[in-house]
Amino acid sequence: MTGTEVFASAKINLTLHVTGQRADGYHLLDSLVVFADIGDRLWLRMAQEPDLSVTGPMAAGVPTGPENLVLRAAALMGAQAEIQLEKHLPSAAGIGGGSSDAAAVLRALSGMTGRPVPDQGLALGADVPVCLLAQAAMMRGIGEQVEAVTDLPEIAAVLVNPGVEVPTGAVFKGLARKDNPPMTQLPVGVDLPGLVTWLAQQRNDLEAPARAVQPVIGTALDAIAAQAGCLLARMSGSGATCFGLFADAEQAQQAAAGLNRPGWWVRAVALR
Ligand SMILES: C[C@@](CO)(OP(=O)(O)O)[C@H](O)COP(=O)(O)OP(=O)(O)OC[C@H]1O[C@@H](n2ccc(N)nc2=O)[C@H](O)[C@@H]1O
Ligand SMILES: Nc1ncnc2c1ncn2[C@@H]1O[C@H](COP(=O)(O)OP(=O)(O)O)[C@@H](O)[C@H]1O
Repeated sequence: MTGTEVFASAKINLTLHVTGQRADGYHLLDSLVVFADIGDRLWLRMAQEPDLSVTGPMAAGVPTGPENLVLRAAALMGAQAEIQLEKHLPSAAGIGGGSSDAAAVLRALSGMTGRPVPDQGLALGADVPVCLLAQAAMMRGIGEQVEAVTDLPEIAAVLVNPGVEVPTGAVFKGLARKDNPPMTQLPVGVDLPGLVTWLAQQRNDLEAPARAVQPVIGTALDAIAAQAGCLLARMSGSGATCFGLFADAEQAQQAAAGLNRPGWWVRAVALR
C-alpha cells in the first residue's frame, strides 16, 4: 500500500517503580523509558471507510478488527483511514507494541488533519502518552505525566522475549506491595557506566509478579546476565521481554547470537 509511512519503535522501561494505586485501581508509576531502533512499520491514507491489514513476521494473533489499537487511534482522531500494519514486535510483551502503533497513528493523523491529539491518547492506554513523545522520558502518574530526558547516552542492548505473552492487568494484580519507593534522582549528564550504576540501584517492581505468572522470565534473565560483557539484565514493563545492556553494539550482537533458543525472539538494538 502507498500512503504516509510511520514507524512505531519498541518502548523499554529501564526502571519501573510502582509507588501507589488510585481509587480506580490504576497504579502510580515512576519509570525511566527509552526507545529502541526497531519497531513496527505502518502505512496510512485517508479513506471512505476504516480498513486494516496486518502483515509481517509477528502478525499472528494480532487483532484485525476495530479493537486493534491503530483503528481505535483513528477513531479517536475522528478520521477514516486505511492502515497497513507490518508487525515486527511481539505483542503483550512489555515493550508497548500496540501502544506505540497507536501513538504513531495519532501522530500521523494529527499531522494530516491538523487536529490535536485528545489528552495525549491516554484513553487508548497508559503507555500511549510516552509512545507519542517517542524519546527517552521520565513517566509518572499512571503514564500521563511524561518529561523528556535529553542527556542520556545511547545504549547498546539485547532484547529477549522468551516466547510467552503476559497480560498486563494480571501482573499488576499480583503485586505484593503497591507503595514502593520511587526512583532515586537520575544524575544529570550521566555517562554509560554512571547510568548502569544508577540503574542497578533501581527496580522493576513488576518483575516478581511477572515471574510468578511466567517463570521462563527468570530463565531469560539468567541467560542474558551470563552473556560476556552484560552490564545489567532486567525486565521491561509487565514482561515478558527482558533486556541486557552492553558497552557497545558488537558485544550486544555477540550476546544476541548466544541467546538464540527455539521460540525466543532476540534482537540486538540501540536504545535512546
Ligand atoms: C506496564 C506498562 C509500563 O510502561 O507497560 P507494558 O507492560 O504494557 O508494556 C504500562 O503502564 C501499561 O500500559 P498499557 O499497556 O497501555 O496499559 P492499559 O491498557 O492502560 O492497562 C492495562 C491494564 O494494566 C493495569 N494498569 C496499567 C497501567 C497503570 N498505570 N496501572 C495499571 O494498573 C490495569 O489493570 C489495566 O487494566
Ligand atoms: N496494534 C496492535 N499490536 C499488538 N497488539 C494489539 C494491537 N492492537 C491491539 N492489540 C491487543 O493488545 C494486547 C496487548 O498488546 P501490546 O500493546 O503489544 O502489549 P504490551 O503493551 O504489554 O507490550 C494484545 O494481546 C492484542 O490483543
